[in-house]
Amino acid sequence: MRIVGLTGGIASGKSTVSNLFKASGIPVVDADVIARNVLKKGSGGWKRVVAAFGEEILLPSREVDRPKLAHMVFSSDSNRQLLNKLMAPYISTGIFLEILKQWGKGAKVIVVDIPLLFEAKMDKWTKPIVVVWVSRETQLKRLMERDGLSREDAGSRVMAQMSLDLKRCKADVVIENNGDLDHLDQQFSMVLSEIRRPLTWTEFWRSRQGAFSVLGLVTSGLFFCKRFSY
Ligand SMILES: CC(C)(COP(=O)(O)OP(=O)(O)OC[C@H]1O[C@@H](n2cnc3c(N)ncnc32)[C@H](O)[C@@H]1O)[C@@H](O)C(=O)NCCC(=O)NCCS
Ligand SMILES: Nc1ncnc2c1ncn2[C@@H]1O[C@H](COP(=O)(O)OP(=O)(O)OP(=O)(O)O)[C@@H](O)[C@H]1O
Repeated sequence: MRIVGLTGGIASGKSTVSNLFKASGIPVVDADVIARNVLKKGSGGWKRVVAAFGEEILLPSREVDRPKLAHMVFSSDSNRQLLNKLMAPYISTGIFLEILKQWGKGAKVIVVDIPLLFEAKMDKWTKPIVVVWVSRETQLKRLMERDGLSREDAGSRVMAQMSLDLKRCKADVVIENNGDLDHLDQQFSMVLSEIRRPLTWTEFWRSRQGAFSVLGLVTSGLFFCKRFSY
């Protein structure tokens, strides 16, 4: 199985690119969705986070007040590191289970959309790595527009992540998303043909079909050994 890593910065356009992959029939595992489930009321992750940050992060419904928690973690490095430490094991387990589910369905190529792929050192599990890059100005503008944030709040969210220029250097494929959606579509078509090239042998053995082929070969090998040993 080919596990493509999709990353970038906040509001650089990862979800927009993810949607293009989904529309092309490629399954996407979304770390933000998994992280949201980790904070669902009553879950193990929710309990740990509430124990660490206190009940003041809860709404009257006892769901996490996400804007409030966002303010606490994006304005303080130590709060953010604490939240990351508490949630990381749940998020990585969730990602692993989703990949396993796709493996079970026989998917040959999947995309994992992980905003903190490099920061969380998960890049070693994915190949190729696609980075969606935008200039700092475009990133701030789109983030302020999408989330209704002030320039200061948008800036602190951007600063909480590894710089997009550094991520770009670590990428196998870069999608430049400063232009309009047509420009994004054109680049996406090229990325799609790269992603859909035939699997390497290593990727094939990692797929469900590959694992069953190994199982078949081992079983028939054992059968013949047994038969001709008399
Ligand atoms: C702080 C929270 C509650 C804010 O929720 P909110 O709904 O405002 O944002 P959302 O979850 O949609 O995230 C938006 C983007 O913020 C960025 N971001 C989220 N968490 C972090 C973090 N810990 N460090 C840096 N950037 C982050 C990512 O680019 C993400 O795509 C939430 O982001 C969260 O639970 N973060 C910790 C979990 C995490 O690390 N998520 C990233 C998945 S790898
Ligand atoms: N090429 C583009 N032209 C215009 N707007 C765009 C383009 N690409 C993305 N956008 C817009 O920019 C905003 C951020 O994009 P998107 O939500 O895909 O980013 P993201 O990287 O997934 O963000 P996050 O890290 O917060 O999940 C959205 O409002 C989206 O509609």
